[in-house]
Order: sequence, then C-alpha cells, then structure tokens
Amino acid sequence: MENISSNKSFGGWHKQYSHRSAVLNCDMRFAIYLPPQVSTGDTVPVLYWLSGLTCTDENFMQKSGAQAIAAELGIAIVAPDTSPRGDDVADDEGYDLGKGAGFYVNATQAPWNRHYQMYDYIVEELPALIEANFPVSGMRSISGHSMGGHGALTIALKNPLRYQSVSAFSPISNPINCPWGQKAFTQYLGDDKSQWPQHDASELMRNAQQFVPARVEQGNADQFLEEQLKPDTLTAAANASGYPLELNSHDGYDHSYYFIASFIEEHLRFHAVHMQP
Ligand SMILES: N[C@@H](CCC(=O)N[C@@H](CS)C(=O)NCC(=O)O)C(=O)O
Repeated sequence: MENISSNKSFGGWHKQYSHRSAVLNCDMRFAIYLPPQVSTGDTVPVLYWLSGLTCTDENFMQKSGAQAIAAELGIAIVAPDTSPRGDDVADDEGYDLGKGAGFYVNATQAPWNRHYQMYDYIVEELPALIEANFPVSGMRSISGHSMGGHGALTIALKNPLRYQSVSAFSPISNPINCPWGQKAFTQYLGDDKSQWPQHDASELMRNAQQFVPARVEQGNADQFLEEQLKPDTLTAAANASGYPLELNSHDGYDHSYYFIASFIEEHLRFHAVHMQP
C-alpha cells in the first residue's frame, strides 16, 4: 500500500492510497478521512462510501463537505473507486458500463469477470486492508449515491451482521427494472435473469428477515427519478417485509452532490448513533 496524498482537514487527515487488489487483479486507489480522534490512540468506526457512475474516490471527498462532521463525530470515511482500473481492464464507450461503473457486483461474464469483482472488493478485501492498516474499530456502516446507493443497500442487505447501519442518496433502488441496471446486469451477470434479483435492493428488502437500520434521501427534482431510481419500489418492499427504512423525499433537489452536501450531516449523525460501541 502506498500513500499518494495527505491533506490536513478539520484537525484530521484526508489521504489517498494505491494498492494492489488481488480480488480485482489490478492496482486500485482509495481515499480515507481519518478524524482527529485517531491521534489520541483511539480506534474509530468506519463509514464506507460508495460513489455513483463516472466517479472515483475523489468526488465525495471533494464535494460532500463530510469532513467537518466526521471530525466532530470521530468517524473515519473510506471512499473506494467505482470499478477496477488500468489499461488491460475491459471498458465500454458508455459512461454507465465498464470503468467508473462497476455496479458493486461480481461479474460472471467475459470479458468483465477478469477484473470486475467489486462486491468482493468492497465486502472483504478493502475492509481487511483498512482494518489491518488504520486505527479503526470493528464498527462499520455503509452509504452511497445512485449506483453506490444500490451498492450500499444490496451489500448491507446481504451482510446484515457486517454493518451497523446503511444509508443511500438517490439509490438505483430496483436495477432489474431500469435501463442502467438492466444494461449492467446483462453484461456483468448474463442474460439469465434469475441471477439478477439477488443484486436488487427492492427484491432483497422485500424478502429480508434480518434488519439493518436504513435511511434513504431522495430529491424529487432528480432527473433520474422515474426512469432509473424508482424509490417507490423500495418503499413498497420495506412495507411488505416491515423493514425499518426511513425514506425522505425533498422538494426541488436534483441528483447532484449539491443534494448530498445538503443532507450528509444527517446521514453521518444517523450512522454515528448506530456505530457507538
Ligand atoms: N451522464 C451523466 C451521469 C453521471 C452522473 O450523474 N453521475 C453521478 C452519479 S450517478 C455523479 O456523482 N457524478 C459525478 C459528480 O457529480 O461529481 C454524466 O456523465 O454527467
């Protein structure tokens, strides 16, 4: 693991690292915000943030304004990249497939399956790396935006004992029934649609038996709301299983990081409550 940048921020540190990923079979970069509390020798809980289409580790760290609140609450934030990277990694001309669009699933189909194993990277390899190299406790929560909201919700729903809480901004809530999800799942998981529902937040929530506290924020002026995001499907799924989902709709907000920055404080406070030892 190599440290490639360090910036002091709100008394803590924003740092970027590159490392070799065995799971993704390529070099990867991630960012971590370490709050000031780590300098006292304490361990801190970690929020994993999964970004959306076209993003890297940088979008959230540069645009969300999360550092001030994470510093106050004593929470580390880890922002991974959104796909495998490198010249030999398969890609597509579209912004919604290939690099920058890993969808947090393990691809089973060629040519994607050689590198696109983002589910295992986020659930297993990255937390093991973080927990071996930084002063973090075993408390983990997960959040994300859009494609990353889909990632956060599906990963928490599939691993309810690994995460204290889950949240999402503008998540792709029902990928098996929207163009972004159908395109990605066809390529990464194949034509056999029976394999798809296990990667769909609404399907998982409808059938959930173990609950992770969940909060979703959605702007109702989001340009992707009706065609791609489908929050009503998630609400219906939560109602069907009795899932403890708080979904808040906000007038006038769009899909951008201006929306995320407006409500990130509430999400960090939500996670901090659930990550208390
Ligand atoms: N076609 C659009 C869609 C991409 C998009 O909206 N990406 C969202 C996540 S789904 C994002 O966070 N973009 C980066 C940013 O705003 O910093 C574009 O390429 O601008």
